Amino acid sequence: MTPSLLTFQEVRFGYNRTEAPVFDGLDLSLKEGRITAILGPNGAGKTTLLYLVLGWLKPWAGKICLLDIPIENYSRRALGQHISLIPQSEHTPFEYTVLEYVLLGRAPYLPPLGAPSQDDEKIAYEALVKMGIGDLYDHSILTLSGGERQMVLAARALAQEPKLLLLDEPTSHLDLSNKVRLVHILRKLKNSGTTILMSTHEPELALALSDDTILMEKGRVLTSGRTAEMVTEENLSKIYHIPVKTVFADGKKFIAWM
Ligand SMILES: Nc1ncnc2c1ncn2[C@@H]1O[C@H](COP(=O)(O)OP(=O)(O)OP(=O)(O)O)[C@@H](O)[C@H]1O
Repeated sequence: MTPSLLTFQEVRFGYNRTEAPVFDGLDLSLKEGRITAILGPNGAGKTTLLYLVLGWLKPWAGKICLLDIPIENYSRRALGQHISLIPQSEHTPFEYTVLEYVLLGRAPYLPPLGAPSQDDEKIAYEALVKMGIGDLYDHSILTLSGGERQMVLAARALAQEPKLLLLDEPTSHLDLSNKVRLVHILRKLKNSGTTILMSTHEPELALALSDDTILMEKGRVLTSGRTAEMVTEENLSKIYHIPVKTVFADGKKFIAWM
């Protein structure tokens, strides 16, 4: 049996103690070396879940373990060597060059107050090339388009060389060719052993990429399992409260919603 890389046990979390929690006893288990998609409507708790994994938010109760060790037992640096995030977007107050920004992904590997080595620079530059934006390396991060910025955020996460890669709506700013590029890169990463957890509003992306899918609504897991069995007309219609159809072409399943 594939071991679990990440587990949530009875996790309770909310932003405000005077209001109902977002999660009230959430259980999850993420298999090592697989790609898992989280699908769910706006406000379902997808981003909150990712922030809990990163240790940016602390559960009120319950346990989140990485490799069977509670994540609060990891130092920031150790957690940074295990987990990285491609966020939807990020506020960047300083005028970093693209390469400097991607080099931030190497921070968990640097000695205290140490500068990046030539190897770190090579890894960062290669991550940019992998994302197809090597030519932007000396541009200011502040001058990039939304999609270019999202590719830089992806490059930074790749430079971090994580065991677990988290993605929060990774394709929200990407054109079709960059979407396909990202899908290819994620498949390669999976084949080299990286475990991937991504939140997405695109059931098509889950179908194209993920082995497993978790369907969430209002902080609860409605159902989870193999993507082909989860991304169905019935389940999608249930979570999005609209009629959704699936159609088959070239032996593949596609989503139709009008
Ligand atoms: N900083 C915050 N303070 C208070 N409540 C918050 C905060 N962030 C999120 N929430 C609430 O927590 C719930 C889950 O939000 P979350 O952002 O995790 O959902 P999501 O599934 O990622 O949504 P979306 O698809 O719209 O990005 C929502 O009800 C939201 O209003």
